[in-house]
Amino acid sequence: MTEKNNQIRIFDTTLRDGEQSPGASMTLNEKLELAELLESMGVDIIEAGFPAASSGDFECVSEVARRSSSIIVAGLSRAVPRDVERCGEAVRKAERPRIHTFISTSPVHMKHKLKMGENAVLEAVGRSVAQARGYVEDVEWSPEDATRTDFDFLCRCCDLAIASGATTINIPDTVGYSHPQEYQELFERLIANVANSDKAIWSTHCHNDLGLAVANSLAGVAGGARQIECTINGLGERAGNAALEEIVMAMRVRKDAFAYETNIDATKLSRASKRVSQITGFPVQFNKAIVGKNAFAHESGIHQDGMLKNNQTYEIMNPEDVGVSATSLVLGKLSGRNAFRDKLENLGYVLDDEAMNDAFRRFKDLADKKKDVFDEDIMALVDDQLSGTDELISLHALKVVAGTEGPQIAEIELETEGEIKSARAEGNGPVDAVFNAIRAIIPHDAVLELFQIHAVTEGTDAQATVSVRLSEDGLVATGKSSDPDTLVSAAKAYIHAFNKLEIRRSKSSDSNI
Ligand SMILES: CC(=O)SCCNC(=O)CCNC(=O)[C@H](O)C(C)(C)COP(=O)(O)OP(=O)(O)OC[C@H]1O[C@@H](n2cnc3c(N)ncnc32)[C@H](O)[C@@H]1OP(=O)(O)O
Ligand SMILES: CC(C)C(=O)C(=O)O
Repeated sequence: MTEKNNQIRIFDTTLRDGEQSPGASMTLNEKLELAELLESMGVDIIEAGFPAASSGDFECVSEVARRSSSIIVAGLSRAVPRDVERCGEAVRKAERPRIHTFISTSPVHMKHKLKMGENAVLEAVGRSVAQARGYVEDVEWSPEDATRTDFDFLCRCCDLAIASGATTINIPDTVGYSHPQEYQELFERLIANVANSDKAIWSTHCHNDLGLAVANSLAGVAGGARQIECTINGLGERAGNAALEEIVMAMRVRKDAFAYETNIDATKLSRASKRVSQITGFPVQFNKAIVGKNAFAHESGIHQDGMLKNNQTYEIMNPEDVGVSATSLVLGKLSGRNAFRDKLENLGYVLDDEAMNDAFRRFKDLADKKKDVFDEDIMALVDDQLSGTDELISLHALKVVAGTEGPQIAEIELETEGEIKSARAEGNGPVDAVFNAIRAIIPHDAVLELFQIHAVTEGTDAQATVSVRLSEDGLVATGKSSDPDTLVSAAKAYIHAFNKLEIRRSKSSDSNI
């Protein structure tokens, strides 16, 4: 049954090997939800658990089996009669049940773990596979630690498994030790040397201890395998398993190199990744291929400029193909004018060249201070700029001493009519000190009627938008400013309100003449 065609069966083991990641255990309902998602995504076989491990795992495999329709539902079992029996009981409610049984074949595992010799292992292989065939037609057999197994012994085990009724032979790289060329050759040699090798589907199962799991899986396919065992997000024991999403997209994007087909609906990959991450509590690394937060994000100016001109400059697949809504051009200190202008246009701002340059300069200053610049930050920055008056007075420098030991002190420098004036003042709190210092430079009788702060976005480095209302002799003016430093924002908002008040005062005295 070594398939000549190019169809690859995707065997997802997120619920079994994925759950073996320390701390990744899932409840019955979570597993049922994921099983449904995986089936709707086009996974061919789902390994739902290890029924002999606990009554919870047994119930889970049985329930996934009971609810399944076209997907093959597998359970894993040791070459132990009671395990195989429990597995048979658990999967039998599936339309298409499979028992996956395994035993180690490498010298180190046989000697130290199983404490069994070759003959005893061979006997267990024949017995467990035959027992499994008594329950179901579809039996998969795995020689655990196959890639560190003596080749001739491995062939004898595979011969016997097929002769005993195994329909799939899986060759696990249990400790992620193999490399692509070696793994490919292992399949080629097994398929050439195992008796009746064409009666079984050959399968890969790769771990990622050297970061080679996906590359090895693809190499295994090149060597003749037609089933790949993998998990969403590469979840799994230790460094994990081969990541399903990477395998599927490698085959799709590089058809020239990997001319194989899967039944996977790739547009569901992003959703599956998010759900697995939420359920297990295992975050997906930002730069993870296909499903990482940054997989379709571009921050540097040259890349953003290229993306705006043609997305093929820096993307080899469309984000929509894997269910991500759109490429994101993340604005930060490395962004350029073209991306900034594009962002402003998307946010509904049309600025002339001068205003645009001014906004860009202010954006760069902000990006130097703030790690993530969100749309709200840019809107606050531009609104601040557009609402600005021709500043009579502007903030030149500010230093504040705050903390438990009062009084709080502010040292401020204001620029007024081209001249820098400075003052130092104490206050009942840092904001009070800042406002006192401003009043020391520009004495006035305006009353502070309102002082309000809110964070523009989340996070401790969020910009603070401060609103200040001043009133004097029946005239009222409100000033607003945003800055990652709350006290700088407060000073600017106060000065903004004061400037507006001055303009109003001069206008009202003009009208009185
Ligand atoms: C590479 C993999 O991913 S393998 C799958 C790993 N998954 C799991 O282990 C599932 C969760 N496991 C469990 O719940 C338990 O380990 C059980 C129920 C399977 C067994 O529990 P226990 O009977 O308490 O045994 P324990 O876990 O301590 O030791 C494992 C025993 O199984 C034996 N064993 C391991 N693999 C196999 C196998 N494939 N076939 C037969 N025996 C095996 C070991 O040699 C050891 O035998 P010993 O008790 O005679 O020394
Ligand atoms: C049981 C087998 C398939 C396994 O998980 C491994 O060897 O990693």
